Amino acid sequence: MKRASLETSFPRSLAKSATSSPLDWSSYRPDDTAVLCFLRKPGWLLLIRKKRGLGAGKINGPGGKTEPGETPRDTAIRETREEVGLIPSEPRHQGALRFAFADGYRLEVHIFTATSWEGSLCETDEALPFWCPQEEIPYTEMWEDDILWLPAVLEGKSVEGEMFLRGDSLEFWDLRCSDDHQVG
Ligand SMILES: COc1nc(N)nc2c1ncn2[C@H]1C[C@H](O)[C@@H](COP(=O)(O)OP(=O)(O)OP(=O)(O)O)O1
Repeated sequence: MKRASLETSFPRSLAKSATSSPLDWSSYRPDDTAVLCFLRKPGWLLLIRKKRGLGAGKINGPGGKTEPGETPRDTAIRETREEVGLIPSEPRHQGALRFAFADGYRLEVHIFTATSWEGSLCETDEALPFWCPQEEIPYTEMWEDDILWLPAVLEGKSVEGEMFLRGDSLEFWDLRCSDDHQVG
């Protein structure tokens, strides 16, 4: 797999934080697995204002935690349907991010995108969806890490990385991206 620094795909980002890692990532085991699924049409991205769960109040992509017996792709399809009423066709896996929070919680998040879907867009108890111009993504209202990796995903790259957050503040990150993507 051809790997590149995120710097080459998104000059504003830093692929690694200046701080050293507070964790030994080789022993990382997630408490939960979750997904994000970004639906795309030319020049536009479907985002949500999340109403509940981890990151309530923030803008994000549709997503949520994997249930027993589900693959991450199954979860991407189910959560997108539950949150915004759309059923993505053939979501594309574009990597996974390993988050560790200062309170000890560890969450691995698989990233998907999709360019076709069925169903009707609707607001739900979980999310207020809206189509956002791709050039106007409201990063200041999103998780702090998103500006580091979402641009690479939107360029079609696959991302992998480790991130440590204290509350909402990103304290450590190490991100890699590649031109090809894994099927997951
Ligand atoms: C820390 O950085 C994060 N960035 C982004 N963009 N998204 C994140 C980050 N940390 C978590 N997430 C996402 C991943 C998932 O989509 C949700 C977490 O799942 P949630 O709590 O919404 O899970 P559900 O199964 O929907 O909810 P319940 O457990 O309440 O049923 O956050």
